[in-house]
Amino acid sequence: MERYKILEELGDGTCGSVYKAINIQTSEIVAVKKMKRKFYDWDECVNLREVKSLRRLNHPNIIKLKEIVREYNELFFIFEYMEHNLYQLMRERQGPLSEEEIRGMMSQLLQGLKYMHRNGYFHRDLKPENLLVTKDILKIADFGLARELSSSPPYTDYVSTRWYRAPEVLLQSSSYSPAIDMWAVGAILAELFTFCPIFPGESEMDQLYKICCVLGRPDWTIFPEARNISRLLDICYFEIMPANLSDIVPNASPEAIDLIKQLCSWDPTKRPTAEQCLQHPFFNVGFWIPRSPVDPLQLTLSSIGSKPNLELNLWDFGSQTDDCFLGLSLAVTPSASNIGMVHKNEGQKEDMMFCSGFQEDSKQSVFWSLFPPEDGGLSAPVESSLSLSFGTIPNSSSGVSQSTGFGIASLQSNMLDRPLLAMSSPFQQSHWL
Ligand SMILES: Nc1ncnc2c1ncn2[C@@H]1O[C@H](COP(=O)(O)OP(=O)(O)OP(=O)(O)O)[C@@H](O)[C@H]1O
Repeated sequence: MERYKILEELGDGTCGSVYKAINIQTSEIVAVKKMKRKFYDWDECVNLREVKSLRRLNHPNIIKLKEIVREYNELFFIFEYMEHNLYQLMRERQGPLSEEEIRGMMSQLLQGLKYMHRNGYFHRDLKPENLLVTKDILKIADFGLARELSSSPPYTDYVSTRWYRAPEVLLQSSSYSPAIDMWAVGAILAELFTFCPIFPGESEMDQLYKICCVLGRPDWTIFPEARNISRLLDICYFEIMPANLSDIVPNASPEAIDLIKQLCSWDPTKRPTAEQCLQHPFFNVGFWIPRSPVDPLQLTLSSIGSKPNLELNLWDFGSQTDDCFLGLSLAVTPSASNIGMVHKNEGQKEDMMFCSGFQEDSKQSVFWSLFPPEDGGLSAPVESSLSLSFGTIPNSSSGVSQSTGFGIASLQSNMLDRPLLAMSSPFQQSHWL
């Protein structure tokens, strides 16, 4: 790691701290993610979800993992550097984004997702903080929760940010699909117009309530395998007057409203795929004049809300090493990434080498270059390091659970002044936390 000079901290997430750094040899600016847990051998490193998925995904709208370094049992991911995340961008903007700008970002997000889903992965934690932006380029980041589609359900080890969590996940459906990413895309699309999260739930139960307030009562039969269907049955629907989406997102065109409606469908099978979204009329409309432009001042003043808590339930833990780590790190090191913020390709050959001799030597510096030197990777040999390189990957296309388990909630105490939609929930938070 002596080849990199740390310049500043960019974020402190659940799994690692991210720093802006410069490669002293090439002067390239990179983002270094230092993992919080120790790694005592390479097997552990290469089995990480983030490594497994990012190694196989090479797309202009997916963040590039350039290199992996293990030094003194610490693991560093070297990523291409991006200037902002989408949350910061919304926070720092003086006025609303134009529909043209939103279209540009959404189209890139959908192209990245289309490629990811086609290649057999789903992200599972899409949120504005995980979408990185430099100028008008958007890339999907943070593959710590990514899953292979071929992996078999039940997917019970899921910890994601509540506001963007699909109903089938809130209801603990034993199996779910890439449609959970499409739900998050719908929620992010709405937020890009208003700079307010559309479903700002304060607990899992409140999250379902807030969804009902916008979408109305669901058809229970959509979730035959849901373990927590009682959460829906407990809601007093006569108190709910489903909202008109164009009142909630007043500055969106009818095409945008229609796309949000389709993406945020209760029924996962009714949500369009990323590929289908890109064919939606929203991406074919020209200039749109908002019906009632959003007043940025009003947005900023509307309210101060807390960031969604990462909730951790016993059922969130899986049997894999990294799952257990994720849980433990959440418990002892709550994410503080936003403190201070206001608001296979099949059959592909991989030339991976495992060097057992190095596994026990915690002092060795081992790096693993994922891209050839001409692609910004390493160009010079590094002393006392072992380089593990892969062949280039061609771009193939451009509350508590209802169980008796413990619920650890409110791990994040950081406050954002991210404006919230004013919807009151009849549920006492304390009842559910
Ligand atoms: N390549 C990058 N370029 C610039 N900033 C980045 C990059 N990668 C991550 N960041 C910043 O660091 C933050 C945390 O990164 P990341 O989400 O990968 O960490 P994490 O530990 O998995 O976080 P989380 O708690 O969200 O799961 C991001 O929200 C972003 O602001």
